[in-house]
Amino acid sequence: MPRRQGRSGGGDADELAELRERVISEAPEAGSNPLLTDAEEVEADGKVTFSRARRFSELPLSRRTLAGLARGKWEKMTDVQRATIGHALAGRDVLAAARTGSGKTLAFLVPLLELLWRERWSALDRLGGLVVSPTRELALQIFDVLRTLGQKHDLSAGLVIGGKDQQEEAARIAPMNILVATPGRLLHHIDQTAASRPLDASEATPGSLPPQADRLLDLGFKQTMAAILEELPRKRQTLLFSATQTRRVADLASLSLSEPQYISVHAASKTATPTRLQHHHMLIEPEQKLDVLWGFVRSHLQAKTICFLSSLHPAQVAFVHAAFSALRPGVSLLCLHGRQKQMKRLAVYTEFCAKKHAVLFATDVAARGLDFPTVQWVVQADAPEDVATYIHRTGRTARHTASGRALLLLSPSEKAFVDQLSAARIATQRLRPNKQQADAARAQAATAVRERADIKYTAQRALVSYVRSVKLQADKAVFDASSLPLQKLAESYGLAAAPRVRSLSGGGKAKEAAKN
Ligand SMILES: Nc1ncnc2c1ncn2[C@@H]1O[C@H](COP(=O)(O)OP(=O)(O)OP(=O)(O)O)[C@@H](O)[C@H]1O
Repeated sequence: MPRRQGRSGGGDADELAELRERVISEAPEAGSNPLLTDAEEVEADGKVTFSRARRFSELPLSRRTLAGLARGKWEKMTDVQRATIGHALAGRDVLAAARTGSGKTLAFLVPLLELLWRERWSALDRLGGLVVSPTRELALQIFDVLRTLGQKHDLSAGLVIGGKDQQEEAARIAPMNILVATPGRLLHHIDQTAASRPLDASEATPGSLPPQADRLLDLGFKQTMAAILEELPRKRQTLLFSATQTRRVADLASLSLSEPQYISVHAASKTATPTRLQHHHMLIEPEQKLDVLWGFVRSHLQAKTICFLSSLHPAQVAFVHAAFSALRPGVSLLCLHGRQKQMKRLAVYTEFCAKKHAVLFATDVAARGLDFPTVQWVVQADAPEDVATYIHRTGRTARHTASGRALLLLSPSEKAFVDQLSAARIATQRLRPNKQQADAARAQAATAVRERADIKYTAQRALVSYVRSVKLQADKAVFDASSLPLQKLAESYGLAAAPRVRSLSGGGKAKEAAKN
């Protein structure tokens, strides 16, 4: 988006008048779900509404936004876009749940730009729209989509994601019309930089749009979100999107929305996840896990894979990455976790996006919202904490119209998790480890550790962090750390003896995981 240009000139006046007229006269009925509206019924009724629209070009959108959509090659709307954009254009608050990869980003960015355009917001005005994202990488990705979509608008936009000099950041964002921010950093600015006043509650803030709502309330963000919402003007429009419907989303909705339109795009569908996503699981003993994982990596050299490991501490990710790299698998291995410096995290994110074949070992910092192109496999080597996290992790594949596969490694005692998935409309097929692969992979990781003193220390920390993460799983009926075969596990990590695992006091999990 060009920075600092004047207000839209008189040439836009006719377009503005027409758009304002159409937005009022063609808005879908409040409370209606445009996906369920029969086009013929609407015509017989004599009322033309956006409910009929299948393409962006059929909506009352500015030429500038349409040009941005054409630039991004976005023509036909996805279901969540059809279901929500009409309501949002009509100025209503929206609470929407739709599967991963279904196009939620455009569903909130298009109405945001349109709202500012119809309000004749320009670079001379101050903050008009706010997008809150749980992670820096997702903020960056949203910012990129905003840049493409908004390139013809005379609005300025900035990222508030931390990792840079705060004063410099405050000065940079002060004149911005739209901010894409992570909650912690945003609140920091609100609290600390009164002079730059990035959020000025005395001015109207028409759009306020926190996506990925469930994650925002995880990991200790709840208080931060509440504090941010306090600072926003009461008169505002808020759109809340998530891929899962949880109690936490309902909490955030009640904090932030006013008379929202409830849209659940895939509630009636047989599957809670994208239809082209195939789910698999394997039941294996914990001490076999590294071998099975190594076997998987070696037999999928032509694939792009994300492998999720324990998120409590990055040690597990760092260890598997180091041990497998030492074994030279014949495919690029990358790792992503919250303890990396921001520049490093962004570099890994960009590198993985660009690769055709690679394996990314990651904690849950990569689980939500990130749109890595063409990921074929999501492997969950360490179990997710709940079904919602499972949905977000596997949602990194099979995005939009692509297909993808997911593999979950569980120990036999954790089998009940499969029943929880099935109760949540996720059917997973059991796979058995391939014997040939397993024989070839046997004890390879352990050998790497024994041969490399530097990896041994990481292996010890990884094992401790893995055991602690199982201990801290909230669902005690499924996850039982006391049944873990510590000595056998240690041997599979290349260690002679099991390291001592301190018993844990509760409560620190959310804080620790938030960093990782
Ligand atoms: N109308 C469209 N036409 C073509 N491609 C689209 C359209 N809408 C979205 N996409 C593409 O689909 C992919 C997924 O979109 P997006 O990242 O917005 O999904 P999401 O619903 O936010 O996913 P998650 O729940 O994982 O955050 C992106 O690559 C995006 O460019």
